[in-house]
Amino acid sequence: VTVCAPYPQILPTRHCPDRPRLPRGLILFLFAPAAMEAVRASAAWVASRSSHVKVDMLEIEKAVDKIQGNVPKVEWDFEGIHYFDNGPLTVQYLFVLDALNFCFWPDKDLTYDNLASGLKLALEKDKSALDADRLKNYTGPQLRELLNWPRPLPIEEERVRLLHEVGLELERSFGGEAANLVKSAGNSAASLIELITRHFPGFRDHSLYKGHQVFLYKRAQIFVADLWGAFKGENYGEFYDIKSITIFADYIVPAVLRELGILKYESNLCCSIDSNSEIVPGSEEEVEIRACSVHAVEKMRELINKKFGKQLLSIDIDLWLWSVGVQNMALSHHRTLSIYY
Ligand SMILES: Nc1nc2c(c(CN[C@H]3C=C[C@H](O)[C@@H]3O)cn2[C@@H]2O[C@H](COP(=O)(O)O)[C@@H](O)[C@H]2O)c(=O)[nH]1
Repeated sequence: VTVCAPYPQILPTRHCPDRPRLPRGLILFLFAPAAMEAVRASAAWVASRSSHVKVDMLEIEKAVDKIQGNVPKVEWDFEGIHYFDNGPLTVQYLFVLDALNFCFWPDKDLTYDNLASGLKLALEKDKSALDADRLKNYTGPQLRELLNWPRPLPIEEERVRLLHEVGLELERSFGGEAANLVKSAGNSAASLIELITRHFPGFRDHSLYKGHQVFLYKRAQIFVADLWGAFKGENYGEFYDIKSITIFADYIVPAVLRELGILKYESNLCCSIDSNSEIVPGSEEEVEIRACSVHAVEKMRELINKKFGKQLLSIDIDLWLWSVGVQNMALSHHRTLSIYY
């Protein structure tokens, strides 16, 4: 395993002159798996204390038996909407895409597809549109224009702020290129998550639940999955520990799990969701919906792998469930104003 870290400031370590200093890359290599363990462990912690949402293990077994362990294979970019040129510009594109990959529902006509294809078209017109020095300076109206969207985007000021954060930090620590950020992780998905959440506060998707810190890291994880999917596990998409990634706790996958009967909501929560009422960010309900989704799919994956001798990844299950969800317009999902998903 290479533990090289060509870019400085990966971990702020205090230098103590009479103690040998570990190379930063090695520190990252040693501690990075903790980030992904934290997601699994905190999701399980919430699921074991959850009162508004329950994971129904019996329904998981039924679902697994029904498909006989064969999760339908969904190709990354099955929609044909993403930019791809097999090089560093694709990495820049995916990083910006996932920096903005949240909360589309407040505008009933806006979807993830608009963002992915809008950024793609912008890049095809102007290859420098996502350069770090440009990202640092976009205004709300310019971002709308870039995406060819006719009106203000949901939580637009936050989207602009996050773009600035990405531009500034890419420039400060990674020579302006997301490709250097990825190279610094030494082909480890867990190290990349660790790096992203250390350097870019907007990606620190976490909350407090009953006094306990819960980590879900949805957009950081989806960026890793997008690299892996787009580059087909090679080049910038090669990660020896891709199996450490969990699902991406968004607002579509929980709705599909509920429809399958795998997630059960208590009646007040059912009413709020079915009447499109907003769920408060950081509320027990919100954290439980997201954490129980992660935990339920972990259980599903474990069961499939054990019962059918497979090596299935959570990412495979995620893309299947998500693609089912976005094609089912009638599905009601929880609505939380959030920059994380
Ligand atoms: N769990 C999970 N959530 C995902 C994605 C993706 C897109 N992944 C790309 C990767 C390969 C494919 O080809 C996809 O194009 C977006 N989302 C989330 O959905 C929500 C948007 O929904 P709507 O408002 O209806 O567009 C929003 O929270 C968004 O963050 C995923 O894969 N998994």
